Amino acid sequence: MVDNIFLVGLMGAGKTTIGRALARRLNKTFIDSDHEIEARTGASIPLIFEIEGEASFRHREAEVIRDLTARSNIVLATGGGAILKPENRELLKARGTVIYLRASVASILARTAHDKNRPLLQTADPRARLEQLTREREPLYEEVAHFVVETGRPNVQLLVNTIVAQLEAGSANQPRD
Ligand SMILES: Nc1ncnc2c1ncn2[C@@H]1O[C@H](COP(=O)(O)OP(=O)(O)O)[C@@H](O)[C@H]1O
Ligand SMILES: O=C(O)C1=C[C@@H](OP(=O)(O)O)[C@@H](O)[C@H](O)C1
Ligand SMILES: [Mg+2]
Repeated sequence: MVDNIFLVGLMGAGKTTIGRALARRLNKTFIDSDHEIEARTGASIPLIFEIEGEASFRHREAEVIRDLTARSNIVLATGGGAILKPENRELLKARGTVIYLRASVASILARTAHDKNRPLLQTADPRARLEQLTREREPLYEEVAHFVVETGRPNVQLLVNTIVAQLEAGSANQPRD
């Protein structure tokens, strides 16, 4: 069985929710990169965006990704934009199994409608923003991912079962040394 598992995908795809349940199932430590940034700075994600701007947040995020990917036996829920920096993509690919959690714009909108914690969606037209983010990021999620799981289904435990089955199938295909 693989060691580290890294979850990538758009805001609202379920990285944090599924990551926590997956870690419990696999007896791994769950870490969320946004929570780690908040713990290190003592500030919330919206406040960091407001005071320092997105570029500074991305810098903090890259530091956290570098540190956390060096750990072992973790399930890491990354922030949706963690794949934007090439150095993050290299670390994620090299240091664990990367799973792209994919959800439709419609289901993401429904899940995040009343949520004020995602600064990039606090716009007049969140649907247009999500469509733009999908166009920009989809190729990057696909580039880093070892496999893709659709998270449209609402049952988190079923999604965890699907992921565990994929991980087992993947490790069965690894050449033995
Ligand atoms: N499979 C799912 N079906 C329905 N709602 C979900 C699912 N996974 C997560 N959610 C809900 O969607 C919202 C965003 O989920 P979250 O895990 O924070 O996503 P991410 O970390 O990818 O941004 C939360 O309110 C969560 O309860
Ligand atoms: O997509 C993004 O650029 C972001 C996603 C958020 O994390 P989630 O994907 O967990 O919502 C958080 O890192 C920040 O608001 C920026
Ligand atoms: Mg999250």
